[in-house]
Amino acid sequence: MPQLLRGGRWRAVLARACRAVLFAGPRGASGGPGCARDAPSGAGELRGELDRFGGVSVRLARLDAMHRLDPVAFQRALQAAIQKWRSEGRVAVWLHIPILQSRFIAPAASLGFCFHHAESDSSTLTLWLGEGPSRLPGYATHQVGVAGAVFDENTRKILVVQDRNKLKNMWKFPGGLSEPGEDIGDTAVREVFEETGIKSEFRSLLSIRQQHTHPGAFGKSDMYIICRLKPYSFTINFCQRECLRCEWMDLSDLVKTENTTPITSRVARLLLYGYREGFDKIDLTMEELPAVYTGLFYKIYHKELPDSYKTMTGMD
Ligand SMILES: NC(=O)C1=CN([C@@H]2O[C@H](COP(=O)(O)OP(=O)(O)OC[C@H]3O[C@@H](n4cnc5c(N)ncnc54)[C@H](O)[C@@H]3O)[C@@H](O)[C@H]2O)C=CC1
Ligand SMILES: [Mg+2]
Repeated sequence: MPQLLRGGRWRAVLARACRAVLFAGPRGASGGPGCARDAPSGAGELRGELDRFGGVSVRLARLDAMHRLDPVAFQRALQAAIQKWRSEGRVAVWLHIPILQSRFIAPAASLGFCFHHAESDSSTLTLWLGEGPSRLPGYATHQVGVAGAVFDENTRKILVVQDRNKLKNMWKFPGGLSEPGEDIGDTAVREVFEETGIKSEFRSLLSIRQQHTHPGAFGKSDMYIICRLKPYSFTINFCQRECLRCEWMDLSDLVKTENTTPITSRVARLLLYGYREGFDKIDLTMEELPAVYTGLFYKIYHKELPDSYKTMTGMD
């Protein structure tokens, strides 16, 4: 994140970096990606940084004056700053408040700010200043759960559990919630090991379920992804805290049983089809590719593409 610069120093930096964009008029901040991001903006104590969409970001943790301000003085300063940002044509304000400065949340809310999101140590509030309804993107909309369908092709057995703390005891695949920054396949392998003691490796992605207003996702949407895993250990040592039962079950028995969830039954049938006709019929395999803008890498999942198609240059 850019450092906040004060007084003449930031002017000098900006003049050097992107004079044409910043001083082109009130909406100059939208002139180019990254160009105006370092620019301070705001009145008095509440200096912020411009973003490439023409919004202002104020991080209270970086402002020395904050610990001297009481909520009433903060509200006055924020009101003055909003007036200035409006006159400059700013489209939005992002207010980042450390948890220990939460006394500033109510004054900001009384000026029209709403919660955008909260992390463990801070909250972020927004105020839309542009024309019409807010165009600010919302925060996270889904939680991601991942299960592992661990299938042993030699014995035709599949690993199933019954969860503790459920209203009905039904057979399902072991799995759980993905952690921040965790790859889907890694979640499946980790959760299978934590819940059953079975070691496995990722083979493919089999299905995605999307369900809205999910009670287990605090009313948000839920993505439940099932992966095909190959086991390389076979002795069950299941977690008593999370599971009631765990066993290797004949895949055809899982297909037939009524004591399972509809999604488990459907994926059991998919696995049986893949086992009989070839897993390439059901597998979405994973490959890592470079991201164009960030230089980072990502994982892409799709049906196998022949090498000749991966490298072809034109439509032959
Ligand atoms: N159709 C199916 O076969 C099922 C699919 N799912 C999907 O699996 C994913 C989540 O998997 P889970 O095994 O539930 O996650 P998980 O394996 O990460 O377990 C969640 C843990 O959090 C604990 N927990 C949850 N809420 C709690 C609370 N309010 N207070 C205290 N402890 C709490 C649970 O006891 C459990 O230990 C979701 O995507 C869900 O939709 C879950 C159950 C059945
Ligand atoms: Mg679980």
